[in-house]
Amino acid sequence: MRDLAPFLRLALPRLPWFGGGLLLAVLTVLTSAGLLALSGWFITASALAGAGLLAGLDVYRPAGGIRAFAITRTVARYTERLVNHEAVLRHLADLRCWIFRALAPLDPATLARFRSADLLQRLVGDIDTLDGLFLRVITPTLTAAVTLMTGAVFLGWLAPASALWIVAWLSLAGLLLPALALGLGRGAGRARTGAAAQVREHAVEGVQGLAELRVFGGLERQAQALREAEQTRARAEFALGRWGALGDAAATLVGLGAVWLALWLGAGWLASGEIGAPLVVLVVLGALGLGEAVAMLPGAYQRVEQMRAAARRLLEVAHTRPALPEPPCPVSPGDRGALALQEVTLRYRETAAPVLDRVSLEVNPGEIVLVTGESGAGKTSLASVALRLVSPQSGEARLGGVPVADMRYQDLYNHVGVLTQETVLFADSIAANLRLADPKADDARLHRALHLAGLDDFVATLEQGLDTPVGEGGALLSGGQARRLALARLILREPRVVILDEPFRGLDGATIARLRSRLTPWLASRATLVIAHEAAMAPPATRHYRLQGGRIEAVEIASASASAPSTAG
Ligand SMILES: Nc1ncnc2c1ncn2[C@@H]1O[C@H](COP(=O)(O)OP(=O)(O)OP(=O)(O)O)[C@@H](O)[C@H]1O
Repeated sequence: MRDLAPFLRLALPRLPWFGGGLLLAVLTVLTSAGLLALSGWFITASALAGAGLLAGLDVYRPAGGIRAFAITRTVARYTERLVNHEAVLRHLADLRCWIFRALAPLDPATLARFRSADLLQRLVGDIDTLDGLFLRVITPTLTAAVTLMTGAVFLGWLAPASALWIVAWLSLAGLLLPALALGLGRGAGRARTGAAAQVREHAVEGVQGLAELRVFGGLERQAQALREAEQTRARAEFALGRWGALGDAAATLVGLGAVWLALWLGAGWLASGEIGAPLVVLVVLGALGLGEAVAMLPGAYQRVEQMRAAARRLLEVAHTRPALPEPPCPVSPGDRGALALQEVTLRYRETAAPVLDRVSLEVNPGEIVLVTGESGAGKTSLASVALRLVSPQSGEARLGGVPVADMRYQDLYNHVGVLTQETVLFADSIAANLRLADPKADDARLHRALHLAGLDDFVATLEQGLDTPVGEGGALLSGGQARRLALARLILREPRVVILDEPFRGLDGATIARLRSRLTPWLASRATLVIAHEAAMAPPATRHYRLQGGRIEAVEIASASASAPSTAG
């Protein structure tokens, strides 16, 4: 249970809800058993009174008791469902926030260790598996314990000899059945969790890469992998179902065993005249009722191994630490917006040649510094050092004179706006995607940002304007439009320092020319670092460097920036 302990701790804030649910569950089982036992007693006593074998039967109090048990049981059952569902839903929300908080600080390189479909499975499937920990394991176990103890006290008061035997029998079963279920469900539970993760991975990756799989003829192989994972999951599910049925059968036998035991003991008391027939029936039916508490246990423990496997997968994420953790004593960026790299040397592998070799660079407010280079020259790596996404072996990046290594990511990103090569848009409207940068921005500001990003004309043609949905990841936009929407979002944030990685990639000459003329005045008051393959694909630079073989060298500005696209916007 060590794997599950952290999840029990996470449930502590919801203890009042789970506690309430537990009390109601106990009340439900006890009133159920009470209703059964008292009804049996009453029917037997009435029959005996009718036959003249029992004198002076008070019919009002037992009838009232039966009504009270019946009503309480119904109300308790209903409210128990409400309270326990509320508890589980709140706990689920807590778990999702907890795992999300664990993921949020992870840098892209650390996150890349997990496949996205696998992460999705952990966030959704594994957490769903764990939602049953309290409802299906802890609550039934405690309910069984409390119910048996209460039953022992009550039967002990009525018929001390019966209490010992019946409760001992049920308690023994209450210990043995869960142990049996735990053992039998072990292999299948583990396999079920692993196979469920594989099914989701193959399914998600298959859908994401459908076009490529079709073109390269990999569809059948992917479908086969999905089929195999699904079969493994189905086999595990079948095994769990089989063991579950066996556990239920064993629990039913245990309940019947308790009844036979009570009957056998009762026959002895009846023969010796120790207690009368109505009480014997009460004890027998009470034993049957108490058996309900034990009957829940095999099903509960059979899924424990599945929960443990899910817990291990979630803990693996929770224990993952970012390669570059937040600094213990964070410092705010200095007021001056300058971004500087000082003698930065970066190697991704110890033995490999450095991607950046003693690179120094300064970007001051009002400057647009362009860094060009061939594909793989290290341009993005240079931006990654500035953004504290990788840690150089020597040298450092500074923002406003403060090393970025001493800053919290949030502080860094409050000052630096980045347009990365990947365009991240959410399946929401154009306005909602823009307001990520500034939730309070009015429509006029959104339109201004769209204008600067050269997207206003396009939005003007849309029937729904700013409310137009962009689709998942911006799928309803062209690549260039999606990129300019991301640029507009960056503009809306009004950062002091701007890093643009291939800002004009995928745009035609006319659009680039229009963007250059609109963006340049906006960039004039900021410190801007632009990364591009060539100067023509960037705003006009005030300084230009070229990265080659890890070294950076200045390029004559006139010859570089002059190569702007000739088409006017
Ligand atoms: N996380 C990483 N782990 C290992 N090697 C990496 C990593 N990121 C980049 N590299 C390597 O570092 C080198 C520089 O990559 P980088 O992405 O910085 O180049 P780039 O100039 O931006 O290329 P492009 O113009 O194609 O985007 C490449 O050889 C790449 O394989």
